[in-house]
Amino acid sequence: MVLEIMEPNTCIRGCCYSQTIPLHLRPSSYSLFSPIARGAESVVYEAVLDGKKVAVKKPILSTSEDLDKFHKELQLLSKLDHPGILKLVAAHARPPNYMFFFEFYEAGNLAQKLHVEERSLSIGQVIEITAQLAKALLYLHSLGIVHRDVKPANILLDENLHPHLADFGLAEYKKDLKQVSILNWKSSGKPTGGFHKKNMVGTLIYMAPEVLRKEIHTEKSDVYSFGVTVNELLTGVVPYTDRRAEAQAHTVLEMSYTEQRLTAAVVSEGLRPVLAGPELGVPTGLLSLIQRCWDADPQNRPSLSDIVSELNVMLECGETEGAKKDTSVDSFVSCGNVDTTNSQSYQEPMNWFTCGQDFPEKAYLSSEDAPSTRLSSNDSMVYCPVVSCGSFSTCGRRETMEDRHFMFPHFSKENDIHFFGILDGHRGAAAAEFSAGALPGFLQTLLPMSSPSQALLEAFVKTDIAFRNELNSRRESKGTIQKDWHPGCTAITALIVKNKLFVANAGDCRTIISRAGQPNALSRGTSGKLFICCSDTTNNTHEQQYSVAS
Ligand SMILES: Nc1ncnc2c1ncn2[C@@H]1O[C@H](COP(=O)(O)OP(=O)(O)OP(=O)(O)O)[C@@H](O)[C@H]1O
Ligand SMILES: [Mn+2]
Repeated sequence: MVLEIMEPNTCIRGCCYSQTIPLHLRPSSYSLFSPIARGAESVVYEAVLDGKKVAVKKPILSTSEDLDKFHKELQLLSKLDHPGILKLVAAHARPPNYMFFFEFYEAGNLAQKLHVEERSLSIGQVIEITAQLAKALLYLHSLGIVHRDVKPANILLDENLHPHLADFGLAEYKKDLKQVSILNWKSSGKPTGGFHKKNMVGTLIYMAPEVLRKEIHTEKSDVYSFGVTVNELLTGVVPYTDRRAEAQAHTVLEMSYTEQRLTAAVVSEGLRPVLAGPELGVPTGLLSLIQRCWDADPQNRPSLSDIVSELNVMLECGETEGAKKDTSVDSFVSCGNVDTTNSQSYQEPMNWFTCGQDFPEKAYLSSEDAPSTRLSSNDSMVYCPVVSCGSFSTCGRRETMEDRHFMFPHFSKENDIHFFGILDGHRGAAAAEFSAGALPGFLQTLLPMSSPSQALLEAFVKTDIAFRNELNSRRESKGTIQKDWHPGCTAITALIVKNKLFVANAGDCRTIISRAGQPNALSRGTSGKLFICCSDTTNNTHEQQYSVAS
């Protein structure tokens, strides 16, 4: 693509200049389409520039500091030219529009691949990606630039699975870092290195102890984040969500007190993510490299040139056997054609919802044949509420939505039965999605045979067992799931049968009913217990608690 350069090719201020990349564009040369990502500080759009598909990053500019930041990022980006770094093809640096135009990387970012599409990488793929990423970082460091936000979400993949390091929003010249750090502390009272980003959780877990201690970032802090990232690529597990002892890190990571606790543990107790296990077949050299990268003492961490040499040796020794095949376009981008016999390649993304829906049918009757429920039988004197329902969901500060819900007014085609549920996914959406598919089906088959509370109890237990079985059989036979991946969810449901409301929950969630504007807790959050409560229109409530066999 040869883009027309309009002289003088500078930004509005004259501080950014390039000989090869246009810094202002005619409005007719580009069109922006739908947003592909909304960050705290920018929106990224799919777009077309001179007939070619590109990604446009439009920073949210609300203060003059944001504008300064745009110019700084543009100066930096227009100097970078490396195959492992996201390529800037143009910019528009004049009012009213400030935008970066990047080459479009079809396969999205690595965090999406691992945690949204829930695909696993082969060891060969990880080493290949890691080696290219290391070269990109070595290039940056040799220019005196520290990236300061290395993490899977900032690594974009093209259709050949080649990584391109992105997001230079925090990058700085090493020589300026001291000053930047002082200024940031003065202006915000907050340390540098991602703390000021609104979605700081995503970044916090990649931060080196010295950065958490508010010391100055160095190249070795990038090495630390690189180590955490490589381990995540191998395990497929978000750092620290795998530590069971970290009491439900999923939930608590979103609360500031645990950010502090995690910070303290990383800094003073040497807490690190769980290292990829040798059972995954990871070469010991790579495991040792990761551990040296995340050493508490920056001086003990290898430099990027050492890392590149070590990875080159691994590549030459054929540690990536089979990787060439794995990195074909088919095995990754066009999911429909994945060879699922090769457990090491990217797998077809799983549809846990339909998988869950299949279960009750396999185990019981088909839903079509389900007999009508006993409870719907006549009692025309009973008051039956008219139910209206709606839902709203937002994923908050997480990068992806892990929660699911379902709404079945007139459940099973019965006028006076309604069933609703919310599932809060942990370590991915798989369990929540599966349960949203399975739970209503199980309940439908159980309701005609037992009381509503008994049916709810059994539907919960059966869903739990079905998910475990499915996970285990996929682990064992199809090899599509990593051994140390333990997805889960909490669940809360409300079943209305005529004039009675039955609520059930498992895990740390509970139902609250509003009666004449007054909140009344119906169920209690419990762990390892299933809590069922029945409440009728006379204000009577009856509670039952069951231990679940896990
Ligand atoms: N060139 C590109 N091709 C394809 N997708 C892209 C491209 N650039 C960005 N994206 C998508 O947009 C997301 C956000 O981009 P980037 O990290 O640069 O923005 P950001 O505003 O810094 O986001 P955040 O604050 O969430 O880190 C990326 O993770 C990726 O999914
Ligand atoms: Mn980013």
